[in-house]
Amino acid sequence: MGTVVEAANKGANGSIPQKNPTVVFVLGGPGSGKGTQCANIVQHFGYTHLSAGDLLRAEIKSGSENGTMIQNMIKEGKIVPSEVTIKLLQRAIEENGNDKFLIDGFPRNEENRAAFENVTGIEPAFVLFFDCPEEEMERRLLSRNQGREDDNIETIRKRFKVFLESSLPVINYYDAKAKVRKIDAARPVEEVFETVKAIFAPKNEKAD
Ligand SMILES: Nc1ncnc2c1ncn2[C@@H]1O[C@H](COP(=O)(O)OP(=O)(O)OP(=O)(O)O)[C@@H](O)[C@H]1O
Ligand SMILES: Nc1ccn([C@@H]2O[C@H](COP(=O)(O)O)[C@@H](O)[C@H]2O)c(=O)n1
Ligand SMILES: [Mg+2]
Repeated sequence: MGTVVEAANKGANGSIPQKNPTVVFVLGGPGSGKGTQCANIVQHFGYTHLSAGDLLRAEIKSGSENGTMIQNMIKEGKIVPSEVTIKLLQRAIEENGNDKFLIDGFPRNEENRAAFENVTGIEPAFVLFFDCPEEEMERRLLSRNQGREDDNIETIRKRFKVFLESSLPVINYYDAKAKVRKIDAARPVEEVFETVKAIFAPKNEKAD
């Protein structure tokens, strides 16, 4: 039997997280500007940015036994099984000294959402939702030029479909819990960030 505090800190599967970090999920369609805005939030508010997509791409490069499976899923715009992505996120959180994280591009479907909650016991403080029309996201992705294997029109269309069918329901789930902060992401980067700032500021801003 553990103490009351230990019991309160236990995840649903009985694991005891090393710490109880503040987590903000950052969601939105492919190319809505999640990574761009996360970089700004890191600078201004001291969060650590964890992109699920970046962690999966790093796993491919590392030569992991899951590398080929992950690469094939990403090329098809499909969602990698939760256990793989959650392990990567958990490791990144545990290895980091910070206590506040932006988790970008996760949870991408109901399976991601429920598994993360069960395994880590972490509930997001809130969810940023970058809302952007498909035509604008398509324009941005086709001119991103970062050499991503999924930034081609065929895969982009598949990613849009997955977003509508699997990711939007997760946003609706959190909306029903009043946790979604919806942002018009079709505007220029600086204007979008003004809205983002108003959500995090003033009490969290780093003193210069
Ligand atoms: N508000 C904006 N206006 C115009 N271009 C933008 C805006 N925000 C981001 N971009 C550009 O659009 C492209 C996609 O942005 P970003 O990589 O931040 O999107 P993302 O949501 O992380 O996409 P993905 O889901 O594919 O990882 C980048 O080239 C970025 O410079
Ligand atoms: N929770 C996630 C996040 C991402 N993926 C896969 O990675 C691709 C790229 O993700 P970005 O956020 O960097 O756009 C995505 O299309 C998925 O194939 C995932 O499986 N699960
Ligand atoms: Mg991104």
